Amino acid sequence: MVLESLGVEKYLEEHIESANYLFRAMKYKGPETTETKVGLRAHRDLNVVTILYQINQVDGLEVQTKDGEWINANPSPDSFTVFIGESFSAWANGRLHSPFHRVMMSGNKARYSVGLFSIPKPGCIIKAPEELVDEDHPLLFKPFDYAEYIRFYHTEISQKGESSLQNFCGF
Ligand SMILES: O=C(O)CCC(=O)C(=O)O
Ligand SMILES: [Fe+2]
Repeated sequence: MVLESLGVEKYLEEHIESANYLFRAMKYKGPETTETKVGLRAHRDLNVVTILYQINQVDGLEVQTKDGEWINANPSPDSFTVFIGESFSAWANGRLHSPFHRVMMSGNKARYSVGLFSIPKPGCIIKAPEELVDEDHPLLFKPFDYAEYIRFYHTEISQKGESSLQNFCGF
């Protein structure tokens, strides 16, 4: 659906074949204070797509809008939250937005969630297709190896400034 909306559905097979999947369950302990504490620090997902499901009714997921405002996701029990990761955003040459999000906790109940993360396979190079690059949309990132980006992300220098991906391979 997303590739179709970008007019590049011919890359669907390539996308499917280039992804591994990681399923993870997460628990965030209640801080046992009325004060709100960080459960998971603000970050952009580095992978391709993340699908989250909140198992219990303890909210806490927040998403940052492009204007910098934090809004509560508060997903209903019959919905999933989908995040575009930086890899997909870079592949789409910035046409898809990878938002900052975080988990903020208060009270004494634990929050449980599960996530399915699609991750580029080892050796996979992320490169925007030519259809998404033109005079009005110049290439934003040099083609990059996902595993190398992960290594860079965990260095101190990557965290300086607005975007680690920009620091790693931005023009
Ligand atoms: O547990 C959640 O709702 C968010 C998890 C998350 O953002 C992540 O694991 O990247
Ligand atoms: Fe995340």
